[in-house]
Amino acid sequence: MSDAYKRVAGERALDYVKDGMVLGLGTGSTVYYTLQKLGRLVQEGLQIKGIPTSKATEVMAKELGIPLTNFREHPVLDITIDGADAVTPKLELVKGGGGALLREKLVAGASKQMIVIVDESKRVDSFDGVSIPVEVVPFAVETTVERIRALGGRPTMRQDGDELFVTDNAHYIVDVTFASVPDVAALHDRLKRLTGVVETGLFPDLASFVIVGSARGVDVVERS
Ligand SMILES: O=C(CO)[C@H](O)[C@H](O)COP(=O)(O)O
Repeated sequence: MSDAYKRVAGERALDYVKDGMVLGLGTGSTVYYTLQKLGRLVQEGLQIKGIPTSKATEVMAKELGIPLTNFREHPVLDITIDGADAVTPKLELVKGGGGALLREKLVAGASKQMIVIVDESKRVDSFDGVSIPVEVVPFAVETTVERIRALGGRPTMRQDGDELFVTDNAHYIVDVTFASVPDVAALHDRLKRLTGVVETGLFPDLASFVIVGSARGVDVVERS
């Protein structure tokens, strides 16, 4: 059922897309539906260019005939459309379930708008106990993990079968839960100050609005 909710949210985001736009193309199973529809719209004549947030999205976009560009040609994007793992009423996000958080944050941060597409299961009141992906350099990863633990987190190295998961940027992901997250931006800052941390999956202030798919159809949620 939640796939139907992902589809309705993922497709609705394209209502905001116009000819000539440069789009950030997110990563994940909700964005999948955006890309499928975007591919059809491009075949019908829509003129856009996309910057993918992961190798997986790049492959899919190419298969669908979606024209791609890069930051050198387009340092400012019009809209990024991307999913999320958790969304609070203040539109703070946890991202990185697919391991693409670093490129996702770079692309969203360079965009005039970030449209987030989720099914209703992603709505949470807070990030207390929510798994937060943190991208770390492999060198001295044991030390970085201990420093994350010293901040009060419960870290787990993300696996890919029997191996450690490796991101598109050749880093590892540590998934961390904190019993209490009273201040999302402050937690991001504390994690980011650790030398081995490249980026966190906390996006405190990048979402412009969120499209939520549910049995009711779609709700467009603004920051409250
Ligand atoms: O951040 C992400 C990938 O790094 C995804 O946007 C997030 O994990 C949501 O994915 P899905 O739409 O498959 O639930």
